[in-house]
Amino acid sequence: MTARQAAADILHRSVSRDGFVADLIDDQLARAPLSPQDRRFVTQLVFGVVRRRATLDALVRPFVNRAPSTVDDRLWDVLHLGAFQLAFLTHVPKHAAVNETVSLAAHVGLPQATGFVNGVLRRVADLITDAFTETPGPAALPFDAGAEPRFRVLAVPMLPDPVADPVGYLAAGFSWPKWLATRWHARYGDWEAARLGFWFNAAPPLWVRTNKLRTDRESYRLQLAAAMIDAEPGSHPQSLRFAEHHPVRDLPGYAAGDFAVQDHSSMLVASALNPQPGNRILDLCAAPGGKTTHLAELADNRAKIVACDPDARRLETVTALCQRLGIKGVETVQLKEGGDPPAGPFDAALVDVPCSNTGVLGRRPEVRWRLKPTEFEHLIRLQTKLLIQAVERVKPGGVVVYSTCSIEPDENEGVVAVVVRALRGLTLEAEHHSVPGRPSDGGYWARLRVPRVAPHPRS
Ligand SMILES: C[S@@+](CC[C@H](N)C(=O)[O-])C[C@H]1O[C@@H](n2cnc3c(N)ncnc32)[C@H](O)[C@@H]1O
Repeated sequence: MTARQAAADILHRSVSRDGFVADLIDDQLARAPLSPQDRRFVTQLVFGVVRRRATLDALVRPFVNRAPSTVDDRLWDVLHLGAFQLAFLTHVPKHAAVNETVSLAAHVGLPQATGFVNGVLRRVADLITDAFTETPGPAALPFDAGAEPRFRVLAVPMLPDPVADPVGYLAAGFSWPKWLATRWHARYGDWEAARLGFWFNAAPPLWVRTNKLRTDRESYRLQLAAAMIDAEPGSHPQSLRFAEHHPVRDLPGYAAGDFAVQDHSSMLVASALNPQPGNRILDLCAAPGGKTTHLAELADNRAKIVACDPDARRLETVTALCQRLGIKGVETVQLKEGGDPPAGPFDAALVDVPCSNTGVLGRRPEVRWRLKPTEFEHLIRLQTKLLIQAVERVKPGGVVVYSTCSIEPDENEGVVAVVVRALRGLTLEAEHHSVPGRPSDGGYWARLRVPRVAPHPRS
């Protein structure tokens, strides 16, 4: 199997499956014997096509001279794969991008479409020039952020005019659904929205949290340096940011539990809770355990943590992660549909709620297409309920940290404000917004103090 064939198969499966694209890639790569270079290429192709789908459509569709509904889904995947290589991968020569992709028509079971794919991709190839500009425009394709934003010059305009139709340009150029482009353009304006667009279309950096129980950041960094791997410390004292991507399991110290993969913004959350040895802590939305294990590390492995989640399979990952990192004192509890979380009382609680994931669109490329604006109402209701449940289970004077990986105010400070208004004496002690790209994913946390007298609803 070639890298392009593997990518076409993963794209096909991603349409019919609910899981994360990253998991589908892992699954496929575990079955296909590909070289490390080809594995990187598969990942680049799949993530790129899913992220840039709307942009690729803008380049391809004008050259498809049949009703779009008559084109098989697998052929759209092939056309997107070809257009992605032509427009966004400067290391793939144009002739290879066209010829190798054309041969995928047979792989997806449609050899009769070879001529059609060839015809469309040749037209797309003619559009793509080798020139770049720093100015957006209808013939300027957002390419990468680099030191300065770069736009690839197209031979003819294919995108909406960013002056006359800024939302249309953001949606087509940065590949967002129209509703999200409308929402973010209104909130952030042209330039900040474009900055987010570049950030969410690039491969996010790999961050790890060094495991305080096993090593310290400097020793682990030296271990990496000895293996010729470059990583820089971030502002969180356990954080390291890798200069390049690496298969995580091949990194030094993986089996020994020297680190956990965790984005920098996520590391801030358990630290905001400041767990102490001897604390009994409720982790209400715990799986896959990134923050549970961090809480345990920060409490010197001497906290009792009740890690709850309704998802049994993801809870197994909590247990496995605890084992690898040498974490003790974590009890996992599967929450039943409609059932109550453990009663407590707890010294502290973490509520890392299910959310829209709009702060992590780069890492979760499928989210931008799956998320619908109608889902916010349900999410916010669930987030509010979970935060109240957590507060009710914490002792007077205890602390609750609420967090999301969303950048939508109504899922963040909006939920917190509603709960603070509803529960007498509950106070907001501190909050933090992680801005995407500065330096990592987007997200939010708030630390709330439960009053010394147990809170009661206001009315
Ligand atoms: C953002 S993830 C948690 C990530 C985790 N804290 C970490 O750091 O690895 C949200 C979790 O909430 C869980 N969840 C969904 N519905 C829930 C509910 N009603 N009560 C508690 N957890 C829920 C999901 O299964 C998911 O694992």
